[in-house]
Amino acid sequence: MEGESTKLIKNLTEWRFSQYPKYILLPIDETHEDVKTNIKNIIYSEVTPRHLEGNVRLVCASEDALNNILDMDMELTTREEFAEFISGAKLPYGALPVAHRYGGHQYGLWLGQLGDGRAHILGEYVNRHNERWQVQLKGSGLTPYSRVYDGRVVLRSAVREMVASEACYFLGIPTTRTGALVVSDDTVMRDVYYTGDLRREKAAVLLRLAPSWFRFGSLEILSENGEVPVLKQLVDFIIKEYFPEIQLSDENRFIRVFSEIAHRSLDLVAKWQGLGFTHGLLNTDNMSLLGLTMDYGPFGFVDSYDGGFIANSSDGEGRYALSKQPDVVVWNVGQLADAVKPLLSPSQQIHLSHILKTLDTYVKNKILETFLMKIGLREEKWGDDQLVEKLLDMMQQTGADFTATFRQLAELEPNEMVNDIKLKDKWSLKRLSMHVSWGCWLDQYRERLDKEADASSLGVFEDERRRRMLSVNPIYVPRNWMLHEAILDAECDDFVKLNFLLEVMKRPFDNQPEAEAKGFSAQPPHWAYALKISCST
Ligand SMILES: Nc1ncnc2c1ncn2[C@@H]1O[C@H](COP(=O)(O)OP(=O)(O)OP(=O)(O)O)[C@@H](O)[C@H]1O
Repeated sequence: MEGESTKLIKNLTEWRFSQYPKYILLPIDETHEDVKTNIKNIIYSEVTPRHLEGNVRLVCASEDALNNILDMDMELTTREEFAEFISGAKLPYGALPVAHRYGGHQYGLWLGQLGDGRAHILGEYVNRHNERWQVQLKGSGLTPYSRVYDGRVVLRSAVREMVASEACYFLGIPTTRTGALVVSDDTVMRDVYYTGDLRREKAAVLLRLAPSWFRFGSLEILSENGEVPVLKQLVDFIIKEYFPEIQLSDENRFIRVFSEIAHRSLDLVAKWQGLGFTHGLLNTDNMSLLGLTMDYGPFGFVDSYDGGFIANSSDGEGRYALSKQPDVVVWNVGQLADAVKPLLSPSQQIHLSHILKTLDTYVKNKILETFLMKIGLREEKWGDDQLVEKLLDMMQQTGADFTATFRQLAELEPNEMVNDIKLKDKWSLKRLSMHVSWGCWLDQYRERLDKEADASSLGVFEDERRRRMLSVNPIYVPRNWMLHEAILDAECDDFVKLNFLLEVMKRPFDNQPEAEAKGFSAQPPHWAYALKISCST
């Protein structure tokens, strides 16, 4: 352990991008600052971050991300200089800041060129585990892709992204990471709920980390504009750098990489469904080519289960509602397929359409697998889909809490699995048990578990089942009310609640007395149910 810590960076002059960023191999536009509305044949634009001016200070940092990804000793975060690096006022040695040009389908419509309008990739850091991470600032000022916007992120939304991305990581959801967050006294105007009610808010910057920030939209823009040679160059680059198991000499490599990205994206959405995570803005520019959760705008972890839960108040039609996410991801994957089509021969295009036809079934099975694990079943048997469906129906009809129901089910002792048990502190199951079909469902569930157990080792099976269920059903998720409270305080420069929330979310599956004392696993306060999720970022 001591050996590990001695390898950590103790001085920011040691924070170096040790090799020239590999993205230099792709077409880069070097004309810097001008707004670029519709340019062609480039992937990145060189542009320097425009740092925040007034009283920049650290809000919070992720020890795990800084230690394990950036090799940084946490002591560094106590230095004034640290905030200067995070705000973009100082750049690490070897940085080559760029903004990425991408496009995207938003709400089902092709929007054309978008691009990093408020983010700068600084470079690539190779850490002591020999992993390569792209280091990015978000909220670091105007870029050629800012369009009519201001290049900034407000503290409110930066807090949401920081907590959610770190929480998702510890919940086992593939995700981009956030290393640190700084705020300043600089302000920008925002329409928080898109109601026309403008508010002045503090500007912040996030230090974000991902092996790559490429999105579906990175390929779509090239394909839509007919920039096929650059498209081919980029897809080959992505294969070489991020999918080394696929050979560049393989003539089917484009199909293979598409299939891999498609399946990773569907595996990701299955994880979201299993944790009640609603992304809120599943546009193709927010779909990572590596299958990571990216862009935590108006996300939400559902409280009372409702498949129609919408985490985005500007999504009037519920396009991105919780239960619609799998279909939306399949639709987005369809857009990715269209983007790679110009690289395929006619017979490969037929192969592509065959793959597309399998995706609905694939994701349905993945989601079922996820929920079977949540109720402690290892292999699907006939009728299991109905067992899960019935449970979700009862949850929806009773308004039982998503996270707490599964956790409390995991905590049930075998002898408690009878209809008339006193559910005592299992508040969510208590609510569920008011459903007229609860007793019947519990009997079926008990029978199903008995079938799985080898009669001679029932005790061992039960212990193992509970252990498995406890490891996939968290006690804590960052609920909207917790974020709301942390944000209110953070806006007044009090970061205690925020840091506490980050700390709790490092161990979401473990009971933590301090979190219990704050009601983190109790029924959310009444006001939480009426709370809207803030939108504009
Ligand atoms: N305040 C802003 N200034 C400049 N560009 C912006 C601003 N807000 C959004 N954009 C741009 O609008 C597009 C859509 O915004 P969206 O909120 O999906 O992304 P984001 O949160 O800025 O970025 P990311 O997806 O990298 O997290 C992006 O291209 C984004 O850069």
